[in-house]
Amino acid sequence: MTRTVVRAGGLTKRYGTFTAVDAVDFTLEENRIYGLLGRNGAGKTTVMQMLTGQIFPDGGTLDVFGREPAEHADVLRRICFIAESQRYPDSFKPSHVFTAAPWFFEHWDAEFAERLVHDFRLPLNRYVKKLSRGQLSAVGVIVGLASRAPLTFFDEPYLGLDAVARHIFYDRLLEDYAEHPRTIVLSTHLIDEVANLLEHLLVIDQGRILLDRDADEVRGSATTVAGGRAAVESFVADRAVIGRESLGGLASVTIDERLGQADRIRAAELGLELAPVSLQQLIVHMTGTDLRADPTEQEVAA
Ligand SMILES: Nc1ncnc2c1ncn2[C@@H]1O[C@H](COP(=O)(O)OP(=O)(O)OP(=O)(O)O)[C@@H](O)[C@H]1O
Repeated sequence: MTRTVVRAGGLTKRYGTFTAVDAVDFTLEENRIYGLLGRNGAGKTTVMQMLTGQIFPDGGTLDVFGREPAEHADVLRRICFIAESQRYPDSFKPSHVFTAAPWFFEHWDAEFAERLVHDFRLPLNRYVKKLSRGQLSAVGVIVGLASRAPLTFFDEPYLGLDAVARHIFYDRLLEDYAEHPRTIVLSTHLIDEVANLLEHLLVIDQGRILLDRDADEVRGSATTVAGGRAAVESFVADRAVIGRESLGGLASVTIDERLGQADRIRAAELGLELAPVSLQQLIVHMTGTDLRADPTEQEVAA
């Protein structure tokens, strides 16, 4: 039987008159990998900060391992949170971080950490303030993985990590998760890169949950129909349209539907092209515009 690790009901966070997280309801089950996705400012970090007891909610109920997380050491002991710009004391070197880690994480695997240091080519004895942006991110990624915390959060952990290093992260995460299942929440803008890793998706926009669904159900659930405008419009009539583009007599319309054989035959008869929609494209459609903070980021990274 799957156990619920986190239960949030009407969870709310306000900053003055601004509501950053607006009465959200969701659960996180044990031993699953969640993608917490959404545009800049959607409320992802705020949700994770409440779940990890760093800030107090202003409303709703929150239950993490059976109780409210804030100020409960027995709950916090089981959580690892790797922030986007994780900070360490200036006097620390990575070796100090990894020496201190087992004080906080009872499942810390020093051997695994050592292997990851080697994989990421991380200099152990350089002061953290002298590390490159990517090397600093590698420190956080190593702590997050080797902690083997039952509830691990990675909040955009890859800042500055090159494509090779990011793939090492994804590979090690999957390998280790297979042997040591736990609940992992990954917040990222590089959705297509992690799409195959994610088992469940939570999409948040303007403080509200837009989608809370199994990733397999979502994958391939939308289709783009392209071709002559009149034919496209006739094909998509009465279907749930989530995106529409047109140029002259041509149109490309995205529908929230997995098409069956009869639909495919009809599309072929109308001379239409059908293309599956990637997870990233789907979420871009759902949340309005491109999720990438920097449009050049993926091309540079690729
Ligand atoms: N301490 C604060 N005071 C006021 N507003 C805040 C504070 N912290 C966050 N916010 C606001 O709450 C909203 C949600 O912020 P949050 O950091 O959770 O977004 P996010 O989804 O993690 O974004 P990103 O992808 O850019 O990291 C934003 O509009 C942000 O400006």
